[in-house]
Amino acid sequence: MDKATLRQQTIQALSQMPADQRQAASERLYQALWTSPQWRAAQTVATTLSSAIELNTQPIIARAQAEGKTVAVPQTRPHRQMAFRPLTATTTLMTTKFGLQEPQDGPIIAPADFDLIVVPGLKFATTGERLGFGGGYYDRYLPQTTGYKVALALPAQQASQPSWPVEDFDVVLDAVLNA
Ligand SMILES: Nc1nc2c(c(=O)[nH]1)N(C=O)[C@@H](CNc1ccc(C(=O)N[C@@H](CCC(=O)O)C(=O)O)cc1)CN2
Ligand SMILES: Nc1ncnc2c1ncn2[C@@H]1O[C@H](COP(=O)(O)OP(=O)(O)OP(=O)(O)O)[C@@H](O)[C@H]1O
Repeated sequence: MDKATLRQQTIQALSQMPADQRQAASERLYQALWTSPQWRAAQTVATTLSSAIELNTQPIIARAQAEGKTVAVPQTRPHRQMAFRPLTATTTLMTTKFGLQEPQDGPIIAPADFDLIVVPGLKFATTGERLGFGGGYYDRYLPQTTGYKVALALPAQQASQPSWPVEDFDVVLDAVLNA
C-alpha cells in the first residue's frame, strides 16, 4: 500500500479506538517498557509530547522523572531537523501550527547522549520498520543516535511485516513493543 493511504487509514483507526481499549493497551505497553532492561539502565531518555491520536507519553515522562532520569522532547527546526531539550517544571512550551507542543528553552542534548529513544510513528512492523507522519524528522535524526530505539505500538499500529515501501534512509528500530 502507498504510504499516504496507510497513514490516513491508521490515523482513522487510532481516532476510532474505544477509550477503554486504548487505556488497557497503553497500560500494557508502559509496563513492557518499564520492565525492559534498557529502560532500567537508561539515564537519558528521548520521547515526545504526544498528540491526541498517539500513545499518551505523559505516563512515560512522569515515570522517568520520578526515577531521576533526564527526559527530553523534540523541537522541530528548519530543514526537517530536530533539537531535543530537557523537559522540566520550568520548560517553556509552545504549540506549533501542527498542534504539537515543543520546548523553547533549555540546553540542546546531543543525539549521542540518549540511552533510550522512544520513537513516535503511525505504523510499526515487529521487525523494526516504521512509518512516521511523513516529515522525515526521525529518519534524519536517528542515524546520529547510539541509544536503544524503541516504539510502543497500539493494536491499530501493529504490523507483522511492513506493508509499505521501506526506503534506504529508513532506520530500523531495535524493538517494537506490541500490546
Ligand atoms: N508527538 C510527536 N511529536 C513529534 C513527532 C511525532 O511524530 N509525534 N515528529 C515526528 O516526526 C516530529 C514532528 N513531525 C512532523 C511531521 C510532519 C509535519 C508536516 O510538516 N506536515 C505537513 C506536511 C508536510 C509535507 O507535505 O511535507 C502537514 O501535515 O501539512 C510536521 C511535523 C517531532 N515531534
Ligand atoms: N536521511 C534523509 N536525508 C534526506 N532526506 C530524507 C532523509 N530521510 C527522509 N528523507 C525525506 O523525508 C521525506 C519523508 O520521509 P518518510 O516518508 O520516510 O517520513 P516518515 O518516516 O514517515 O517521517 P518521520 O521520520 O518524521 O516520522 C521523504 O521525502 C524522504 O525523501
